[in-house]
Amino acid sequence: MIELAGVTKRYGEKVVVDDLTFTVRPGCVTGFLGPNGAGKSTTMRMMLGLDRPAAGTVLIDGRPYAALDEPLRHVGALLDARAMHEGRSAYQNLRCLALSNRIPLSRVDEVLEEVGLTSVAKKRPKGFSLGMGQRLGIAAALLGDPRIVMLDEPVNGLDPEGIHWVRTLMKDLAAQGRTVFVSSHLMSEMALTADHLVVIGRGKLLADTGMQEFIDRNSRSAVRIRTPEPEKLRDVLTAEGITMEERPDGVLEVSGEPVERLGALAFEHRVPLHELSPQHASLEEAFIALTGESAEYRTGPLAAAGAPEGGPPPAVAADGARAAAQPTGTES
Ligand SMILES: Nc1ncnc2c1ncn2[C@@H]1O[C@H](COP(=O)(O)OP(=O)(O)OP(=O)(O)O)[C@@H](O)[C@H]1O
Repeated sequence: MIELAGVTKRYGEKVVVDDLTFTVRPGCVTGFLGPNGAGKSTTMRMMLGLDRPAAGTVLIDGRPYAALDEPLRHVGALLDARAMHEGRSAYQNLRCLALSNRIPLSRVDEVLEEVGLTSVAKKRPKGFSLGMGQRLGIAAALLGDPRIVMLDEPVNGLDPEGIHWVRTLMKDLAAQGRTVFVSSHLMSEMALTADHLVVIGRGKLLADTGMQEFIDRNSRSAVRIRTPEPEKLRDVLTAEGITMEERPDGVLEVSGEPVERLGALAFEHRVPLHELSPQHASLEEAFIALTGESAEYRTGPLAAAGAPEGGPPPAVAADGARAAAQPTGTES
């Protein structure tokens, strides 16, 4: 378990992590999200004792990182895959880590095998591709068989097989009861991997909540309806006080009404339907809605005008402005 209480970090005048309080629990994958410059890496560095908070505390299984004996046995982390010794082979890099943490050397071969680098174990990481470097960094994180695994952008540079492998690895580690804390900008990947989300913007906590709850809270739900008798259906729905949008292709879109009610009304009034489908918002859509206000580095109007994966931007932006005002969700 990782516990942060009131953690704050300043660089000069700038507050880059602002009074963060949250707990990362074992047994699930917790995704750590935030726009560029939100303070994710700084937070992870403070968790690992690499940066000192100006205020607040970070506890790893109840103790500060600095107080852990043989810390790699408690927490394994991938922060910067390039942080390997360039003059040593992959094997030697891991061997040094193992020796300094009294980890049996047999683990070096095991983790090299696990990440698929056995055949290049004698090569120096200098010649590695981005993805191979990531794999070596993950091997280092797993070396001490830690109860807590912390990965900053682990799928960066990995090929599809590698991405699938990391996803499966994180889920397996969580299923074994370990604490898995992972940051990524790849929303589709995060949606497939994480059970719980911690979202920050400009160093502040914006959400600490389950994945589905996060999406539900930060996006609008809509139902798409196609009928050969749109006017009749429009009259039926209007009489019930239900508003809808009509798309140029004749599709009706209704927000905020359960699909069951809409289906029942169509049935009751004998309106034939060719389609009645709930539209599920994506994590990306919900993320942009929540963090839009707090993104430090924003794109220009052209990119900002496009809604991800088909959702209309105005409604999402309105929800986001409301949601961004206060953290959503509670710790489970
Ligand atoms: N050593 C440092 N000195 C001064 N400012 C720093 C330092 N490290 C980070 N910062 C600043 O702190 C803020 C948070 O940076 P951080 O790298 O933690 O963000 P992040 O959420 O990990 O961003 P990204 O998603 O782009 O990796 C940024 O404004 C960054 O410029």
